[in-house]
Amino acid sequence: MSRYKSATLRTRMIDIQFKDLSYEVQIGYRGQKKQILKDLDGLFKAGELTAIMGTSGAGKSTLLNILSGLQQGKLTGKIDYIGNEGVQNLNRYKKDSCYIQQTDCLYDLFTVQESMMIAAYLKIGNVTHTFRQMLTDSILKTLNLTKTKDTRTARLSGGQKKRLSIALELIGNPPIMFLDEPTTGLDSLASLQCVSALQTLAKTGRTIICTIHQPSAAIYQMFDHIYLMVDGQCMYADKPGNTVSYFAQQGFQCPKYHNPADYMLEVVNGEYGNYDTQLIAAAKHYCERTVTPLKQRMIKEASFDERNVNVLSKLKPPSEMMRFMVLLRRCILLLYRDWTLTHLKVIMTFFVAVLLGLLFEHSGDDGSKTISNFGFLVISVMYVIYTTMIPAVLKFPLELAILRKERFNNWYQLKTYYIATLVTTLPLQILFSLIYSSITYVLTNQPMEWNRFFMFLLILALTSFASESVGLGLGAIFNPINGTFFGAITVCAMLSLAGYLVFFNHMPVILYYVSYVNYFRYAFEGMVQAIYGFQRENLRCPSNVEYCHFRIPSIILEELSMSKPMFWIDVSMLFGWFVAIRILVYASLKRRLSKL
Ligand SMILES: Nc1ncnc2c1ncn2[C@@H]1O[C@H](COP(=O)(O)OP(=O)(O)OP(=O)(O)O)[C@@H](O)[C@H]1O
Repeated sequence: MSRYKSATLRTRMIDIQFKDLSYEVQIGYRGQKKQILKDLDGLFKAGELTAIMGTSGAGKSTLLNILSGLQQGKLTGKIDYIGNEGVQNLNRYKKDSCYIQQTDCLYDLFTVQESMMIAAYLKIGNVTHTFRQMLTDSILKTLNLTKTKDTRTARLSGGQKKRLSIALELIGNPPIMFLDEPTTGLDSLASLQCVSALQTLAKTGRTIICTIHQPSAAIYQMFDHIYLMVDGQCMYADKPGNTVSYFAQQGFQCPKYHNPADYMLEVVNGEYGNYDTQLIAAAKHYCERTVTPLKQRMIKEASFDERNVNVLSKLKPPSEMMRFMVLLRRCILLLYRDWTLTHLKVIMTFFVAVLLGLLFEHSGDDGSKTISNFGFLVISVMYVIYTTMIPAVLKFPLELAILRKERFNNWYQLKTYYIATLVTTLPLQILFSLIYSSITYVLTNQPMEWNRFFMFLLILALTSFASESVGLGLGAIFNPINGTFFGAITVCAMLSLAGYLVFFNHMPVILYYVSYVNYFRYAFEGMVQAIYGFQRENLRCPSNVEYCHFRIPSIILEELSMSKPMFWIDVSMLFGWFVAIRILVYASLKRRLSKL
């Protein structure tokens, strides 16, 4: 343990140097170009805690996003990532860094310890469970989170959540950490604790860069390097302790007892006149810092136990298969703990099934109630479609921020996450379909034949798979409000072309052919064929009814234009829809994640 504890205190050292860095964006399609970063020079050193400061809209986040590789586009200039092995390329270096967003993207239903262990299993492959526990304990201790180990993340304070976000990324021992406004939303004590934790981590050789708004005087002095920006240009780059004397040299005397950070921002905000051009020119020399060779800095720490560097440098990421197993467990645990997703839905499905069963009593075997039985089949299909599509629309928008963070920080590949969610949700859909089918099928007196029951169940389950896929697709493309709106419109449009409300033989020819691309059609047709197809015997006609027009199954099928035995084609079409939509969802999710 003690050996490991010291190991966490050391990492590889990488400097980031950029020269003449410019970045522009195009506003709208064929719109004007806007230059956001203008010929920036700078050097962010390993072992230092750097703060990028500036007025709102100065380009702080843009610079952070570009250096981290999160934002790409029309970029000119040079960015070098200089390690002991020499200058590295962006792809190699991206694996060595992590990005901590302003909002804390955590799963509310896990405790701190569980979140840490899941991250440890997703990031490290070649160590034992005990080693992972020691590692997470050591990180939690460094970030002063040991007391919150058994607390669910939803109940953590803002500062604790921020430190947990940092702790999760520390598991991979990244030499470079980017943080977007880590103190936003925190009170002064929590901000101080957060920056103090970052200071500790920087001392171990990491390059830590964060954007920050108006820090207090105490926090300002905790940084090793301040990089001040105004309108995409650098206006000051030096130690915080030199701020007052630097601005005094430029003719701006900071009043006594005034926070130098506030004074600096007042100057750049033009409160003492507009001297931007003069200050930017004067700062040019400071922004281009000289590189101290890393080896010289390493010698200062040579007394450190070199064996321990080896412990962490030998940590390897796990295989995608192992990550898949971890994600699968995480998805199952989330489903189990999310009361509304599973427990409530099981109870609701049970009650709805009993209600519909009682409402449509005997409609399955009574020739005088065949029209009611169509109603039962339509409601069954609609129930499954709505209860799977709408929750699915909300799934990705809610998880997108977490997914984006974990993907960008190399926790796993998108396909691994995608397959794990698919494998977890399908059995659940089968379970809901089974509960619904077994209750309603018996209560509505559908034909008591096992093969018909399984065909009924198969169609319902496939309909729920396809509907969930459509819902996920809408969620991957739109925000939750637009997604549910488009979901409702899609259901209405598909419902009118499904052959229930307007029979196929009553449809205009063009719309009849359009209905072939509608999976509701196959769901309804499959249900009707399962109940009335396959040479079913005539239905009974009660003695108190004079004439039952729809007691002969062949007449029913003919009236609905479903005489041809289409059941297995319906099954194949539903399955095809499910597969095709799933592939499209994957592609849209990938595209969405590639954008900021
Ligand atoms: N894709 C884009 N299209 C158009 N303008 C953009 C785009 N990205 C950034 N900008 C503009 O570039 C400027 C810098 O944005 P950035 O988010 O980097 O500023 P910031 O310093 O982080 O601001 P804040 O402190 O308010 O978050 C802003 O004026 C912003 O509107």
